[in-house]
Amino acid sequence: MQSRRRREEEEDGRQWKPVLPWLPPRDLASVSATCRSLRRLSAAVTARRAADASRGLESLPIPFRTPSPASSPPYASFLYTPFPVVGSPSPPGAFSHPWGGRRPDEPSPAPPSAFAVLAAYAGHGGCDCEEEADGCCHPAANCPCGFLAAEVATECGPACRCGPPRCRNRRTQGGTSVAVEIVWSERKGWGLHAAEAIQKGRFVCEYAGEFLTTAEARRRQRGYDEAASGGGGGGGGRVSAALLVLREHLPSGRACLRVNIDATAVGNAARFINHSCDGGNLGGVLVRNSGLLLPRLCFFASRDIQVGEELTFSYGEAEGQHTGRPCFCGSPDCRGFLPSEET
Ligand SMILES: C[S@@+](CC[C@H](N)C(=O)[O-])C[C@H]1O[C@@H](n2cnc3c(N)ncnc32)[C@H](O)[C@@H]1O
Repeated sequence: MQSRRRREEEEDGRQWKPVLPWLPPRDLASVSATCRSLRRLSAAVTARRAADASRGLESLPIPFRTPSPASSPPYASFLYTPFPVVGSPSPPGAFSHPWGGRRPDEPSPAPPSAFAVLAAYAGHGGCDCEEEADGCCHPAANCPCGFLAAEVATECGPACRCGPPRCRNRRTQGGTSVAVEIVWSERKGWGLHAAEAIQKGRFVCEYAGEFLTTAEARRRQRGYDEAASGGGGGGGGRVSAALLVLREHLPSGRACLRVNIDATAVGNAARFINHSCDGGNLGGVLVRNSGLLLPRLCFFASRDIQVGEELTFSYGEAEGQHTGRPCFCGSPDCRGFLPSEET
C-alpha cells in the first residue's frame, strides 16, 4: 500500500511540474532551498505537536502515539485549553477549520453575550477562610464551600477570599493531574490512555471545551452530523465531534440546568476519551466553583487503572437511543452502537 508521505510527495510534484522547467537555474535553486526549509520547519512543528498535545499548558506533556505512522495521522488538530472557555456563535463552514481560524470572507465572531457574562460571574458568594501555612478550606476545617456527594461537588472559586496554591479545596482546578497519552486505533480513532497507574478515586482531568448556549449547541450538532455524513462544510470524511450535554437537577428538584460543552475544536485531553458501554473506568462529577454559575464536568478514576489502559466513560444511558454508528468498546456489555444524546 502506498504510504501517505509518498502520496503527498507525488501531489507536490504534480503541482510543480508545469512551472519548474520555465525557471532559470538561480530561481530554481532558490525554490529548492525554500522547499527544504519549509519541509524542515513543518517536520519540527509536527514533532512538537506530536510530543505534547497541550503545548506546555499542562504540568505533564501529553504525547500522541501512533502505532503505525504510515496509516495514522501524526496528531489531531484542535486548540488546546486546559480550562473551559465561553464559546461564541461559529460562522457557517467553521467545521472545516479545526484550528478555529476564520476565512477572510467570514464575519467576525459576535461580542460576548449576556450568557458569557452570566457563566463567568453569577453564583453564590465564596468563603472567608483564613489561609494558613499548611493550607485552608479542607472540608474538615468546615469550609462552607467544601461539599462532595456522589456526582456533585463544590470547590472554592473566584468569589472566595482564599486562593491557590494554599487552598486545599481546589483539587480539580490545576489541569490534568495524571500522566496520559493519546493513542491511535484503527476502529476508534484517537483515545486517551493512562501513562501511569491511577488509584481509584483520584482526579484525572476535567472535560474542558467551549460552554455554549443550547441554540448554538444544536446548530453545531447539526453541522457535525452533516459533516460526518459527507455533506456540509466539513468536506465529509472523519469528524470526531465532542459535544457533551450535561443536565444538573437543581436542589429544588423542580428545575434542571442544562450545560453544553463543545470540545471539538477547542478542548483538552478529555476530548479524546472514548465511550464504553460498561460505564468505563472514569466517573463524572459535576463540580461548581464558588462564584461561577456553570458546573464543570470532572473525571475521577472509578476503579484502579493500570498503566497503558484506555480511559473511558459512558456517553449515554444504556436504555437511551443509539446513533446507528458501530461501537467498538469491546466490553462484554457492548450494545453494538454508540449512544445518542438528544442535543
Ligand atoms: C469525543 S470523540 C473521542 C475521540 C475520537 N476517537 C477522536 O479520534 O478524536 C467521540 C468520537 O470517537 C469515536 N468513538 C468513541 N468511542 C467509540 C467506541 N466505543 N467505538 C467506536 N468509536 C468510538 C466516535 O467517532 C465518536 O464520535
